[in-house]
Amino acid sequence: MTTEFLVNQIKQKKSFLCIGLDTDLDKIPLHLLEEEDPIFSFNKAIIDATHDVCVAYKPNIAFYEAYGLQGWQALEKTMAYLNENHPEIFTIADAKRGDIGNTSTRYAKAFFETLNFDSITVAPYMGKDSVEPFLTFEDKHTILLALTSNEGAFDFQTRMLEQKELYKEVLLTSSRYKNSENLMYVIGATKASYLAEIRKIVPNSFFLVPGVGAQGGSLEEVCKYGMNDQIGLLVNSSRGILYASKDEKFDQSARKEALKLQKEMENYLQR
Ligand SMILES: O=c1ccn([C@@H]2O[C@H](COP(=O)(O)O)[C@@H](O)[C@H]2O)c(=O)[nH]1
Repeated sequence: MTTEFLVNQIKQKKSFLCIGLDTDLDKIPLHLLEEEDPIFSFNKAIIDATHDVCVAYKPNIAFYEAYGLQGWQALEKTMAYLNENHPEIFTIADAKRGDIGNTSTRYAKAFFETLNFDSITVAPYMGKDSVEPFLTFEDKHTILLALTSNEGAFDFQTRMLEQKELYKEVLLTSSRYKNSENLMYVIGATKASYLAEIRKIVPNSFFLVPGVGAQGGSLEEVCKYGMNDQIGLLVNSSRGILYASKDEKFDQSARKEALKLQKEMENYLQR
């Protein structure tokens, strides 16, 4: 998917909401456990109830790998369902991959070609030759971890490296990579106050912003400091939407939470 198409979707739907499909068998409604494929049944119900209020879905791959073959098959079915029924929705494999170039190419093929995701999250730690193989795929996006939402982000990412924080170096250096127009960045909603500085370094890039909802990040602050003239934001909530209730009407409870965020977003888009 092109960035232009994504921006149009955001404008049409008045939403830059990304719903994280972090499906956990210990948290889904009990009646679904009797189904043949509870993970897919849950995902399908969530997608059916929310696809008109969000522009992206982000399955975190850990939640699928944790269930072995059953989990991987549920991921494949979820992607096939999305690509067939909602090709206009941007899909993100939250996989945090990256390796020597030869191996990164195989990761890229797995997620961009075999599973047909529009994007993948990648760790920058191994540098240019580990990231560039992802960037060669046309209309596919590589979302580099820059300043993450967790407390441990302060262990390394904000450390000074020759008078510059490491996350700033990641932004600057990666923006010079070949095909860097295919780069986006992960910036945690819990670090919203950093966004003004970050925008100075990468004014035109899209940010995937996890951390509203369960992690307590502020959507208002994210929009205040992070929005650009092309919106430039995909704000993710996973648990806050998926597990809004555990009863028979879990999908409608999820919709209600998603709609709340979409309405807030609509408001910020009008400002
Ligand atoms: O910095 C990061 C990078 C990724 N994540 C992932 O996003 C979701 C957040 O889930 P919530 O339930 O809304 O907290 C999850 O998949 C994380 O692994 C992140 O939180 N922060």
